Amino acid sequence: MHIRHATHPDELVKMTDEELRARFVISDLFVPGEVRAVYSHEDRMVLGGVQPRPGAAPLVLENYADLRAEFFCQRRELAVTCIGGSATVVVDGTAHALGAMDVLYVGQGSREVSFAADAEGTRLFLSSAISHATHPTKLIPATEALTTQTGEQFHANERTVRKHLHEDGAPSSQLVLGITSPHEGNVWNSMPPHTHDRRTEVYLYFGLGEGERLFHFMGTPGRTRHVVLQDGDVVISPAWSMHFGAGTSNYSFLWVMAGENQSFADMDQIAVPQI
Ligand SMILES: O=C(O)C(=O)C[C@H](O)C(=O)CO
Repeated sequence: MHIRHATHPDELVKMTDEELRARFVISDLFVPGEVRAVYSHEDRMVLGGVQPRPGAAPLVLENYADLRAEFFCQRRELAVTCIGGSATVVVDGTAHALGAMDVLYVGQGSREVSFAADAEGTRLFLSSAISHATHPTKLIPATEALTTQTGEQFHANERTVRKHLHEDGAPSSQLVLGITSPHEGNVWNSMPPHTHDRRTEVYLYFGLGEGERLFHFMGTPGRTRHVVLQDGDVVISPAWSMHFGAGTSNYSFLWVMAGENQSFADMDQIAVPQI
């Protein structure tokens, strides 16, 4: 498992583009027949990609040596999100069927987790945070996500926000997770930009066509940097960093947070002229 260290805001402006990507961007998470994972010291989140092959033996979630645990979820909770295709995820002998945009919350203490593809093009995203309490393993289908519309066409940021794991939904220790989809012809996400100093946030961009790119901005007001991302890329936003982006075509993104609280509304917005 690769390790990503935490970053002070002053470091951001001094980084080369390569250093910026090495610190914050995770590419190549989705490889056919593999489970790949990265450990971030930002709120100790583990982020992973699983691309099982239909008809092949299920892929098993490893107990990574870096965790120094008896099994992956010994001190962790896990969210498995299907971002394409369909899958069967087995947790301690119980099978859960996931379709596109469904999320399976796996509670701390779960010992065995495996992933099988039920269709071509199945991709599962893993996000995990430290948990000191056991909450029930639960499937949250896309149809049961708390869904709201936000933004406006005039600002090219009209979008649907689906919240799967949130303060008023199925309990989790830290994880807050959802999927946002800008409407066709709208490009900007997460406008107006914001920070939430109590939580790290990770975005996984998907549904971007080949040859399209996503310009993701980060940093503090007046000191921004950007990274150019493609389909399947993940970007880590430390608690101090703004996080917003624009695509060259339609896309969706999964957002997942962990940290001090689970209050989605606990954010400090930054007016566009202050960026
Ligand atoms: O487009 C949006 O707005 C979002 O989806 C915002 C994310 O949920 C987020 O960044 C929450 O902090």
